[in-house]
Amino acid sequence: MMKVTIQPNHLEGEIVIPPSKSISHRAVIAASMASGYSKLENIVFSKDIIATCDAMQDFGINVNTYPGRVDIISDGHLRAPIHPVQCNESGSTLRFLVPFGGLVDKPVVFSGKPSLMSRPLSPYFDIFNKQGIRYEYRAKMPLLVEGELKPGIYEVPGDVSSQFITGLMFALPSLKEDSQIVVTSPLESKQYVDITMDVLKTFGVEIINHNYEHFTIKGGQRFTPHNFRVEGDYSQAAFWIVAGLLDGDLTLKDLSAQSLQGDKAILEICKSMGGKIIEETSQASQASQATQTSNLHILKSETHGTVIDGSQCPDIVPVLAVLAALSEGETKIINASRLRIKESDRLKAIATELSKLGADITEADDGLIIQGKTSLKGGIVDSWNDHRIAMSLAVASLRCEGEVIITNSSAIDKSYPHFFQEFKRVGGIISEN
Ligand SMILES: O=C(O)C1=C[C@@H](OP(=O)(O)O)[C@@H](O)[C@H](O)C1
Ligand SMILES: C=C(OP(=O)(O)O)C(=O)O
Repeated sequence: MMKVTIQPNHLEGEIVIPPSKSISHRAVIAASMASGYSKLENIVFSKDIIATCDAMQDFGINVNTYPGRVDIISDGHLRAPIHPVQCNESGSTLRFLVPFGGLVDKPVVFSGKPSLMSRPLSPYFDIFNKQGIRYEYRAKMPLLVEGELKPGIYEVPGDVSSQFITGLMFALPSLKEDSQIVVTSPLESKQYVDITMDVLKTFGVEIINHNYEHFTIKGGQRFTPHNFRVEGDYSQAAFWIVAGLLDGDLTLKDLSAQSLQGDKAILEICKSMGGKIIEETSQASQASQATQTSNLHILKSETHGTVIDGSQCPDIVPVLAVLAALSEGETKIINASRLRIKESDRLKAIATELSKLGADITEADDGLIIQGKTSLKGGIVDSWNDHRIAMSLAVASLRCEGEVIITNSSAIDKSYPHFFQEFKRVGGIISEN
């Protein structure tokens, strides 16, 4: 596992934001379900996206990868994989594909790194128990699913992960009769469900949303192939936005101004903290649809503390904690308990590592309390093998007095393999060893 050493410095220049990982997973899966040829453009082959491409290949779909592009040729039918579907560390891959185990005629085994196979799956097990679907599972071990998914009412809690709802939304439209997903507690990460429905619509599948309390899914729907360009990722843009506010002058390109991504909230949160973000919107024709793209100019700013609700945008919380640690006054991050069930316990990880750098940050049950400082000391920190912790710590280094060494920094490969290259290109002083 690699480590990086970063010397504090000012960042300046242009960054083309990588494509949304969430939308890329969905586009690969939807195109795989469609009979015909789909061309997906603007794809970065992070480990998570590779896991989804390989998994669909295991389900018998012809997934051809080229630099920056995926071509999918499918007859719209899944076949039972002959060996375990390797989901690596990708929660999305595992949770989006488990219901497909109930669409094929043989048992399917899903495997992954122990850290993935210990993330919650119980909402699926409750469904399998009701539907008489056999499963075998022990924490950290592969999961076996055998049985037929039947149309009906699917009850799912709203506060474990929205990824269960997305997974069901991919599988249920192919069943013969109609189904309903009933959300049994207020839904968190709502906008991830919006982007699922949006991608499904693009690929010809309609789902009706009744106020995020239940969803109606007509059976017998067919996915239609589509050529699709993936828009920029606001969860990844968040690192550069905070970097720019701490010590930069950055221009970020390829973000959609009308994006449905929940992590677009980064803009309003940072502006409410006093961040100088200038949005320049222009019309662009992307593949078949005309969209508005934003260029964002991010300028070094004096920011102040606030209250941040993490329930709808969990992935940007770690980097917002970095901004808060370097903003005047107190910040409270609330409703963020699900950060504890991601690649690491992200509340504990970011609190522990930022404290090592000299931040004043304490963990609460469902959030963080942070007293801001003007600078941090620097030191040796660890990524907890979590990409968002590694990138957040790299951003924190910009306002440290001494160097920052991040161990297990190759965790970034999960979502943003060229993050450190980009960091260096805009002026970061990094050595890798
Ligand atoms: O559907 C998605 O693409 C995702 C949903 C979110 O998970 P939860 O719904 O578990 O919060 C998010 O944290 C994850 O990185 C990606
Ligand atoms: C939690 C994440 O992804 P996943 O759930 O797909 O592993 C993430 O990218 O931060």
